[in-house]
Formats: sequence, structure tokens, C-alpha cells
Amino acid sequence: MKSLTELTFDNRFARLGDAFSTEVAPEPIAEPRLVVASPAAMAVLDLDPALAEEPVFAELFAGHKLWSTAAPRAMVYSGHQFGVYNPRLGDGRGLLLGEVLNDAGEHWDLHLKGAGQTPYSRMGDGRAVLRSSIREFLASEALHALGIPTSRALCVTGSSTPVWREKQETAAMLLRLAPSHVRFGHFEYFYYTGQAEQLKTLGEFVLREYFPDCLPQEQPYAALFREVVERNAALIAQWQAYGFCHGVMNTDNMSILGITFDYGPYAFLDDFDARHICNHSDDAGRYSFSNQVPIAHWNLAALAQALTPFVEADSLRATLALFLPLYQAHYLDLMRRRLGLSSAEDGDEERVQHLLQLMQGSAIDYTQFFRRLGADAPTEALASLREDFVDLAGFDAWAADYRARSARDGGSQDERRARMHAVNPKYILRNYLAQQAIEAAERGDYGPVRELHAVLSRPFDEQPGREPYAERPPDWGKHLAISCSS
Ligand SMILES: Nc1ncnc2c1ncn2[C@@H]1O[C@H](COP(=O)(O)OP(=O)(O)OP(=O)(O)O)[C@@H](O)[C@H]1O
Repeated sequence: MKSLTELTFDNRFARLGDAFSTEVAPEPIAEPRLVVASPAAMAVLDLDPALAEEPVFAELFAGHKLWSTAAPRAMVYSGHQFGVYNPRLGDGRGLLLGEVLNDAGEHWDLHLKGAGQTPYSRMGDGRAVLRSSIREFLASEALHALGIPTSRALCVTGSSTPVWREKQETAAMLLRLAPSHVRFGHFEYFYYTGQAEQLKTLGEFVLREYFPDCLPQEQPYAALFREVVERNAALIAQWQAYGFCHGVMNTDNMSILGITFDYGPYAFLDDFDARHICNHSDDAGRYSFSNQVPIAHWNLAALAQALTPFVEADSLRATLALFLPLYQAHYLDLMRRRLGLSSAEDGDEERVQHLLQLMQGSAIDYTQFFRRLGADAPTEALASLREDFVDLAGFDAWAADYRARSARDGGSQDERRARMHAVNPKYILRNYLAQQAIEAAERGDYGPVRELHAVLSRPFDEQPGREPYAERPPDWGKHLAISCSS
């Protein structure tokens, strides 16, 4: 375990120079206080969780102090937002503080979100409010605990600095960790500005530092694109299988590493609804739950365009065509596991689709359904779940088929329960739970956000006494409009 001063920085991205990022010092927020820290994320940096309670911790992550070997910089990038190219993005309120080299030899970007204005702030104030910082913190660590690739969150620091959104709020900072902050939008920026040399430098950097296995291949950039397609197919399959709606899948929010990135008006589904739109600015439903699959493909096509200087269009097109079948294979595999099936059979895809249609028609809680399906032997579990369905004939037909399918799959009920509980979480980050924790934090009570984070760090475990966290939302929490101004 290290002390805070012992972190070793090796700032590879900063060394790429001024074409890629601009040196900017963080602008501190007033009277910093620790809201919540993630012991699991601290372990990534080999830090003892107890350090979070030291005053210097909040000072560091509120911009008051900085390691002498850090190199805070705002990155430049662009990207497609809601399908339209925006040439002027970049870190408008976040700074890459530097890259920490941990004891395992891994590099981790330290990114301070809400660190003040930068050359890319446009009309913005460079700040992040407490509400959105808590939302990103909770989601990053909750997805990680579910086994979904994501950026991580070390801590949220609150302050007394006023910030104006729809109403007066207070500024906070989130310390985000990720092996890289390179987005699809980084490639698009250098491609669309015609900076061929810089595009090559970026590509070589990404290959060397993050995708070294692609380098020795005959066509390293073609191999890189294939890898990005594969990782995204696996990632989106996890989102769909676990009911995660990202809400703002712009290409500047797509990580080159294929990890979940930038948490805005996201939501986990409560009742299953393929049409769910969690972003209230998204009238057309471009980023609705079921659209995430074609949109990921669209975003990969946007990245492919920026790679045309390196790879033949035909090759890029052929790789892009792999996305959907790869996604479908991953998704079906995950859904089989969620249904407790350890083997594959023809007809499984239809079984899953039929179930989802029934769930949609009866507004069935997506998380509870699978947890309860695994809790008992199929006959008993199905009998208790049946009560919630409106289309009883439809459910009975599905259930009879599922019972027979489970019997063919074999294994004891104990094995089945253990297998299913290991993939079907009891606890997910429901929007209403986040909202309750945020409202308490805004009153200065950080207990609820810390407790919720602790619950979500063990989503698959039974946690006696914490059952209320697994409940469906109360009426007020069913259709929360999460503000997009963050
Ligand atoms: N309050 C703000 N001040 C300045 N720039 C902002 C502000 N809020 C958002 N931006 C900028 O607007 C663009 C789109 O914002 P978006 O919400 O996707 O990113 P973000 O959440 O700020 O950051 P990240 O993508 O790093 O998580 C980005 O360039 C972002 O830096």
C-alpha cells in the first residue's frame, strides 16, 4: 500500500505534445469535502482506503494540490453528436492529470472532471454539479461490480462553490480512472481537420500503448479496428443483457478501449421496455434501449471513416459487418446464462425474444425476474412469477417450453441456483435509489450515497438487512426525468 505522495506518474499522452492537449491547471473548488470514495478503485492505485479520510485527499481531488510529477492537460477531440458532426469538442471541464503507473505495471489515467474552464469550454463554466458527479461515481463502480467494462471512479469531492444550472447547485469534482481517455472522437478530430501526421501519431500511440498485439500483424490498423469492433460487440451485449441504457452514445463518448464511458442521463431498466428512452433531450429516441445495437454499429462506421487513411474501405466494411453477428453471439450466450442454461440449443434465441415480449407486455421488473427465476427449482419459480404476467396463456406456453428446456440442460437445483445467482444481480443502480442518495448528499448527508455504493459493490450477494435496495421503484421513482445539464 502506498501513501498519496508515493504515486508514480508516467505521462505518455502528455508527451505527445500540444497538438493533442493543452496544459491547464485545475481551478479549485471551495471548502472541499469528501463525499464518497471507492475502496476498490483506490486498490487499483495501490492506495489504502483509509487515506480517503485524510484532508489532503479531498484537497488533491478538488484541485487545491497537485503532485509535482502530474501534468494536467485538456485533451482535444471532436465527434458526432446525435448523428451530426461537431468539430469543436475537447475536455471542456475535465483534465487529464496524468498517468499513474501502479505496482502491477499498469498505466491508469487520472481524469479530474469538473476542474474548471479550458480552451475547449466554449460557453460552459467548466464545472460539474454534485448531482451528476454522484451519478457517474455510482454507475462506474456499479457496472464494474457487474463485470461490465467501464471507466472507474475514485471519489467525488463536494464543495461550497455555487454553480447555476436550472437552479443554484454546488460544484463537485469526480476523479475518473481509465487505462485510456482516447475516444473515437480523437481520431475523428485529426481526420476531419486534415492533420494527417497527427492522425498517424495518434494511431501509432494507441497501437503501441493499448493494442500491442495488433502491432506485429500484417495490417496493424485493420487489426486494431477489428479489435475495437469485437470489444464493442461484447460491451453492448452486456449492456443489453443487463438492461443498461447509456443515453448519449455520441462518438465522443465511445472509448477506443471498448469500455463504458461518460455517464449522463443513463438508466438501468426497472420494468423491461425495449423502447425505453432515458435521455429526455432525445425526442426521436435515437439512443433508446433497443437502438443501442444499431447505434454502436453507426459509431463504429464513424470510426472506420477516420481510419480510411490507413485501411482499405473494403476491409473496414468487411470488419464492420462482423459487429452484428458477434454481438448476437455474445448476447445470446449471456441470456442463456441468465436463464440458467449451460448448453446451447436451437430455438434459444426465440425463447429469449418470446420472454422479452411477454415481460414488455406485462411491465415485469427485469432484474427481479431473473433473480427469482434462479431462486427456486423451475416449476416453483415459474409458478410464483406467473402471478405478475397479464398474458397468462402466453406465459404458460413459454414456461412449459422453458421447463422442458431446463430439464434437458440437466444439473441439480443447487448448481443451477449458484450459477444463476452468479450472473443475475439482486441489486442494480435504479434511478430512484441514486436520486434518494443525491438528495441526501445535497442536504449534506453523505451516508446514503456511501451505503448505496457499498450495496452495489456486491450486486450478486444476498445482503441481509439491505433487501429494500432490491425493490421496485415507488410510484414517484418510476419516471424520473434526469436533467441533462450536468
Ligand atoms: N459545464 C461545462 N463547461 C464546459 N464544457 C462543458 C461543460 N459541460 C459539458 N462540456 C463539454 O461539452 C462536451 C459534451 O459534454 P459531455 O457531457 O458529453 O461530456 P462530459 O460529461 O463533460 O465529459 P466526459 O465525456 O469527459 O465524461 C464536452 O466537450 C464537454 O467537455
